[in-house]
Amino acid sequence: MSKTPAAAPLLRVRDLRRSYGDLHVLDGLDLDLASGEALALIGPNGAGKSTALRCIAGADEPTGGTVELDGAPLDERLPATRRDLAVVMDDLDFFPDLSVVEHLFLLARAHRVDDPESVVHAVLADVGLTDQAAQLPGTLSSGQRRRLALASAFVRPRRLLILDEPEQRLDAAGLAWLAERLNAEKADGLGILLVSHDAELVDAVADWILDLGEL
Ligand SMILES: Nc1ncnc2c1ncn2[C@@H]1O[C@H](COP(=O)(O)OP(=O)(O)OP(=O)(O)O)[C@@H](O)[C@H]1O
Repeated sequence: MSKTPAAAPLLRVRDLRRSYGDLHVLDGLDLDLASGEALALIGPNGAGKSTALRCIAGADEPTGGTVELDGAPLDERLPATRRDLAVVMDDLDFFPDLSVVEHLFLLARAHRVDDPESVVHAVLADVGLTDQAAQLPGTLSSGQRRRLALASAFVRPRRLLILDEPEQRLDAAGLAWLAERLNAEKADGLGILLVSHDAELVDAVADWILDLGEL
């Protein structure tokens, strides 16, 4: 279970294990991801892709193994981890009484972004939500909520982007935009760990592919 790029890794995962009772979902996963690269985890339903992302992102407790970000344990309680790691998972949780633009300002300010005004408006335009800026999350379409979740990652500082099926509910134009945006993130030096069932997105973005169905 391994893949190893030449450059020093931004993210290093060793012998990651996660069991639910007798079900061994992850049985010793190793991976390295360098800055400026994208690694896609693929595989059939139930292969353990989301479990791997949750364990790596600190949203689930692995049964064993280590996860390091820049050589230090990845731990959301540490300011360095929270500064560097942006995660977009399956569950889209928003404050029901904060508008789209208010969500993004909240995140940008909490992460002490320089010039939040221009960053937030640039991201709003990039994800195609400028016209929905004043709407509450409950009034957005499902694809627009997905765009808001992605905007929430793009509005904050980040060196590692972890994305679980970011293509969900995006239309054709949204999918093309997502591939372009993720490649731009790589060009900016980000590492991207991606779970996706969209072969075109994986082809367009991933430098490395790890098939959990084959492990
Ligand atoms: N909290 C849990 N309790 C028990 N079993 C779980 C739990 N979370 C996940 N599983 C099981 O672990 C296995 C892997 O689930 P996971 O969500 O990681 O798969 P996946 O590869 O992301 O699948 P999909 O392509 O359907 O999203 C499944 O068999 C699932 O039922």
